[in-house]
Amino acid sequence: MKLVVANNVSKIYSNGQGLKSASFTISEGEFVGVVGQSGVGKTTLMRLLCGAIFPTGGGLTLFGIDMSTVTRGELRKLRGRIATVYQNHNVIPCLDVRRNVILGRLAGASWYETIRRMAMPARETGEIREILEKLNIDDKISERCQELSGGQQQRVAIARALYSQADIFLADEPIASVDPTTASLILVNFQSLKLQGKTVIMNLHQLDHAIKYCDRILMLEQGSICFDGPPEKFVESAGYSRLASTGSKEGLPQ
Ligand SMILES: Nc1ncnc2c1ncn2[C@@H]1O[C@H](COP(=O)(O)OP(=O)(O)OP(=O)(O)O)[C@@H](O)[C@H]1O
Repeated sequence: MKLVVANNVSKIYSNGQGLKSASFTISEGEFVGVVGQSGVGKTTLMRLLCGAIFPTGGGLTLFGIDMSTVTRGELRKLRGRIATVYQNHNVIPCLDVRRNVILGRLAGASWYETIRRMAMPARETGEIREILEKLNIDDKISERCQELSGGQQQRVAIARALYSQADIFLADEPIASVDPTTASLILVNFQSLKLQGKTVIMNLHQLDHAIKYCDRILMLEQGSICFDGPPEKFVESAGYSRLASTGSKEGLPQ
């Protein structure tokens, strides 16, 4: 089933920058890595795909819903099916790790349900601890997020996404502030989502990780897609050579 259909979709900000034109489809169970130099429109694409912003041109359909005519109710349901990990983590500093993770299942929930779940987090501890163990951060379960490092907060944001029951997982540079071992741990966890039939779309600066973990690469250049295909074809492409020569080659075997 096609979950995302983009047809010359664009998002141009008032300063004339943004995403100029992208056409692609993404189906269930794909692990797509989005690569490209800084400022080419990767975050803009992620924000379009989670319904945080809307196209200024072209067509975008998410779960069969046309984003140019989406209603408020449809948008709320849609957001419950999409989990997002942003670059700036977006955890709630004054809440402990466990409650931040619970928020992953509260997209679109009523106030009553949110307060009830926040007041009784103990019921969900077992499942949450399992996820935190996979990310090697279970010892922080009762700590407030404001007491954690940037990399630890990033893992909490990832745990929150993993705890959700979403169908699409969007991650904007999820390994930006962690060490190489933790980066691999995080990417293996996203890979296991794919094995459960979930769809993962991830912005990555490190090409070596994109090639190793993703099964499809989308490369953006000057606001448009210049490559769409499997990693083995990507490494032979002109786009890869251009990007690798600008420094995103980090960690690639010599
Ligand atoms: N809210 C905004 N208002 C105006 N321009 C914006 C806005 N957000 C992004 N842009 C511009 O749109 C272009 C694409 O930005 P975007 O953040 O999508 O790039 P990116 O590929 O994610 O970059 P990076 O890899 O550095 O995160 C850039 O030129 C940026 O300056």
